[in-house]
Parts: sequence; structure tokens; C-alpha cells
Amino acid sequence: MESVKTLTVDLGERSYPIWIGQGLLSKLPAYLQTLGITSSQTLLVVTDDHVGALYLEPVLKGLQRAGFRVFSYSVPAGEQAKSLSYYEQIITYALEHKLDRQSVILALGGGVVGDLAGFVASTYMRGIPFVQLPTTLLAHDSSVGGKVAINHPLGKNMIGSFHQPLAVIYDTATLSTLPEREVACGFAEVLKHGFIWDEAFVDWLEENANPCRALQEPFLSEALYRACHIKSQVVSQDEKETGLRAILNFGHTFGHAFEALGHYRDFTHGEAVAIGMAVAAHVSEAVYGQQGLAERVTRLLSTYGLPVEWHTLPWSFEQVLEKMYTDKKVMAGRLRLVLLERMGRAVIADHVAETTLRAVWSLPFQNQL
Ligand SMILES: NC(=O)c1ccc[n+]([C@@H]2O[C@H](COP(=O)([O-])OP(=O)(O)OC[C@H]3O[C@@H](n4cnc5c(N)ncnc54)[C@H](O)[C@@H]3O)[C@@H](O)[C@H]2O)c1
Ligand SMILES: O=C(O)C(=O)C[C@@H](O)[C@H](O)[C@H](O)COP(=O)(O)O
Ligand SMILES: [Zn+2]
Repeated sequence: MESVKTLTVDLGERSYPIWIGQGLLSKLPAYLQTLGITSSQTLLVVTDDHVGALYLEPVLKGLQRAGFRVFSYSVPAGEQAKSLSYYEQIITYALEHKLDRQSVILALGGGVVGDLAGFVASTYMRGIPFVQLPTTLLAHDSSVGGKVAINHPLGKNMIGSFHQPLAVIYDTATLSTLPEREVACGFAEVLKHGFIWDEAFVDWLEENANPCRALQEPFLSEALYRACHIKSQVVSQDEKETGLRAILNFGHTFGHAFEALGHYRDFTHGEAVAIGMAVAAHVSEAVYGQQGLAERVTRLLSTYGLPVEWHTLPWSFEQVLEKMYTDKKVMAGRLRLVLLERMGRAVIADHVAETTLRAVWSLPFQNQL
């Protein structure tokens, strides 16, 4: 018997469901109808060339059979697609194909497609609806919460907005084709949700840590459900990051600096954030004195196949620090770092001395583990 897990992102009139289950894409037309989307509305499926080759045709056929007028646009796979150039190309395509204010964008792919297509949706004719159809493990995070953006060469997600989807329809069957590297990347954000919010979830991820079982049920659905639940609770309390939501940025002040310094090529988001969380956990331990916390964070990241070393990175501390100051959390010229006061409890710290950061950065590698 197929089972669909449901969560709700509670945002008043902008509340929406997250449906998680095997084979949901084959029932996409019915899900869209449940959302009140009718065949009088034109659909545009945005995807990338890897995902498109695997899943686009059946999705388009299903929608056409159900009477929808549907177009599709595919961008090259990878972070480079989160650019002004691809943003403009999709807008042009939408205009040429006469999408109007009732049209709906369907983001079929990982976080790159979700962020890019969502940003198109948030700005096309001042905003049209969109639905997230995540196909990566990492996209349990990116598809929920309405942060949509593209990158600028000088900084990550620098051009964007908050635009909530109508729904997240998460077909976990698509995860079976994910490359191993991308499975590991997805666990970076799954682990993050545990580190910042729920020590019992971290315990569970430790007990069940087994890379060979990463995609097996019921482990996978349970991990996704718990991580999405944490994300939706945080977003429901602080949609536009006026306070609490910033904890979802654990590891990201460092991670985004690594991504930008690497021209969005050298590391995936998940890898950059994993190294960033390893650094941030060591800073946390230095600031809050929780013995063993950094060791626990780095061991778990490594177990799930993620990088945790920063001493091999090709940038100096000064280069990294300068890039960190472009972080969106910077306030009045002060860095604001997400740290772990203890496992399962994140805080925002604006008082960490640069000497502390430098000391952590300079730790010999054996002390980083
Ligand atoms: N908006 C948010 O709240 C938020 C949260 C986390 C991350 N993000 C963003 O998400 C992006 C990273 O997302 P990602 O890790 O999903 O990367 P991605 O979208 O680039 O996908 C990773 C790779 O996997 C391929 N792929 C996707 N689904 C597949 C499938 N089912 N089978 C085979 N291959 C598949 C893609 O083509 C790509 O090559 C970053 O840009 C990051 O900034 C946003
Ligand atoms: O949803 C959020 O809020 C997050 O911070 C989730 C992050 O995992 C994600 O990478 C997000 O895109 C980062 O946002 P940014 O505002 O730091 O660009
Ligand atoms: Zn992230």
C-alpha cells in the first residue's frame, strides 16, 4: 500500500502542504487539481538537462493527457544555471509562449531548479504561482520555505525574494537515480536540521548511519519527514528571517564563502556547507566550551560521506573572512554566525572575535577531527 506523508507549512493564507511519497509524479495532474489548478491555466515546467532526460517526458505526457496546456524549459545541470542569464532566458521563453498571470510554474529538479524557477515565478509579471517538485535529497530543504534566488559572481543567492510555493510534491522514487555524491550532499542539510534543532534526531541519524542504507525505506522517508518537519516549523515561526530563521544558515556563512570563492564550480552546496558546519562546530566549541561537540559533528558528516577538512582549501583565512562579510546576515558591519550552544540548539552570535576564528582556522588537521 502506497503511503503519502503530509506536512503543512503554516503561514496563514499562504500555508501549503508538503506531500512526500513514492510515485507522486505519476499522479501529478490529480495533485494539481487538489490545489485548485485547472486546465485553463498554462503550465511551464522548468527543469535541468539531467533531470529532464529522466523525468520530463512522463510528466509532460501525464499533464497533456489531463488536458493541461504545458510548456517546458531545460537549463544545463549545475549551480551555474542560477544566473541572471538563465533567469532572463526563462522569462523570455515565458513571454514568447504567452504565459499570463494565471499561469503556474512547476520546478522539476533539485535546489538549483527550485531556486531559479521560484525566482522566475516570484518576478514574472510581478509574481505568479509555482509548485516545487523536488528530485534531490538536498531539495527537502530548498523546496520548503520560499527562499528563491540566483547567484551573483560576488555572492551566493544575492538576487532573490521570498515567494512561497503552492505545494511541495516530493516523489521519493526519483531519488533512486541520484548519484552517490548528491546523496551525501543531501545529508549535509538533513544533518544540519538535527544539529540546530533536535538532538534526538541526531541520535537517530547516528544509530542509523550506514551509507549503503541511505536510500532505503523506511529510513529515507523518515529522515526526510523529520528534516522537512524541522524546516517547516522554523519557517512557520519566521517566514522572512527577521530572527529565528537565520539558524537554518548553520555552516552557511563559511559555506557560501567557499562556493563563491570557488566560482560555484569547485564545491557543491552540500559539500561547502558540510565543511562550513565543521568549522562552525569548532568555533561553537571554542565559544561555548561544549567538549566533544565538534568531534561529534565532524564524525557524523564524515560517516555520511561528506568532506570536513578546511586546511586543504586553496584560500587564506583573510580571503575567506573577506568573503564572509558579504553574508546576508551581516548587520552594521558585524558578522553574525550561527553557532551551536549545545547539540540541538543553535544561536546567533555577533560577538565572536576574529582571533577566535583565526585560531580555529589554524587548528592542525588532527585537531579538526
Ligand atoms: N532555497 C533554499 O532554502 C535552499 C536551501 C538549500 C539549498 N538551496 C540551494 O539548492 C542548490 C543545491 O541543490 P541540489 O543539491 O539539489 O543541487 P542541484 O539542483 O544542482 O542537483 C544536483 C545534481 O543532481 C542532478 N539531479 C537532480 N535530481 C536528480 C535525480 N533524481 N536523478 C539524477 N540526477 C539528479 C542535477 O541535475 C544536478 O546535476 C544550491 O543552489 C543551494 O543554494 C536553497
Ligand atoms: O531556508 C533558509 O532560511 C536557509 O537558510 C536554508 C539554507 O540551507 C539555504 O542554503 C538558503 O538558500 C540560504 O539562504 P541565504 O539567505 O543564506 O542565501
Ligand atoms: Zn543550504
